[in-house]
Amino acid sequence: MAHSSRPKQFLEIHGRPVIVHTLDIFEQHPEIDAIAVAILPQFREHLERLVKRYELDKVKWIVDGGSTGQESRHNALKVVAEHNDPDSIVLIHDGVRPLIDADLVSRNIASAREFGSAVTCTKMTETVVVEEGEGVKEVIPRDPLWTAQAPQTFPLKDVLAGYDRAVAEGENDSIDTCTLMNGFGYDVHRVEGPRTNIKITTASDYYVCRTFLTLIEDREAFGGE
Ligand SMILES: C[C@](O)(CO)[C@H](O)COP(=O)(O)O
Repeated sequence: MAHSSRPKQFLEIHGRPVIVHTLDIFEQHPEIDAIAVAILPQFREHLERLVKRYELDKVKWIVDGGSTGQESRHNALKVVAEHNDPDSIVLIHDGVRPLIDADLVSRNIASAREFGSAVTCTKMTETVVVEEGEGVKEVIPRDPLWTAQAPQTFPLKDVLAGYDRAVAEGENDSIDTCTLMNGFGYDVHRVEGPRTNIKITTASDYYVCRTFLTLIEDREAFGGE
């Protein structure tokens, strides 16, 4: 795992790749009509096989990822915009966050309808420090701090305009949609997400995700008890 050459979204948990766990939450959600996935071209065929095998019928578009996350999201948004009403609500998620749940999807959509946006956040529970060499230059007051995760949700026309504007202004590597839209002064509304909505970045994230998925699947097997 520590030196895995497989992209993390294809690691398996309970016999299913992480990305399938993630996509299945959207597939099963009654308010989701269609899904676009951005993926590096060398993994396209593999993903196509998974989509077929796991009957992820809402996956309508598989688009080429770009050289940055911003480019990948932009490529997907452009394809989505070719086929959907500009007022549609778009949730932008990470393939490596398989512990998303239906409630979080619903609350993102409701917030985007009511406030024009939704960024999933959790309250910071650790002290954040700014480095200086091997020391600490500054301690950031923790009280107003949150971390932003995904989904990050906007009306299609607004978020596409934001990504187009970023490119026009020479920005190609904005870390996420929250950063990009906030940078343009767009009002970004927080939706508090569960702490379990982990992004699989490190080996320990993978083990924690696997443990949570075991708990969830065991509970489902016992009818939710
Ligand atoms: C959106 C995000 O999950 C916020 O933490 C993150 O920016 C995803 O992008 P990354 O490439 O994994 O940093």
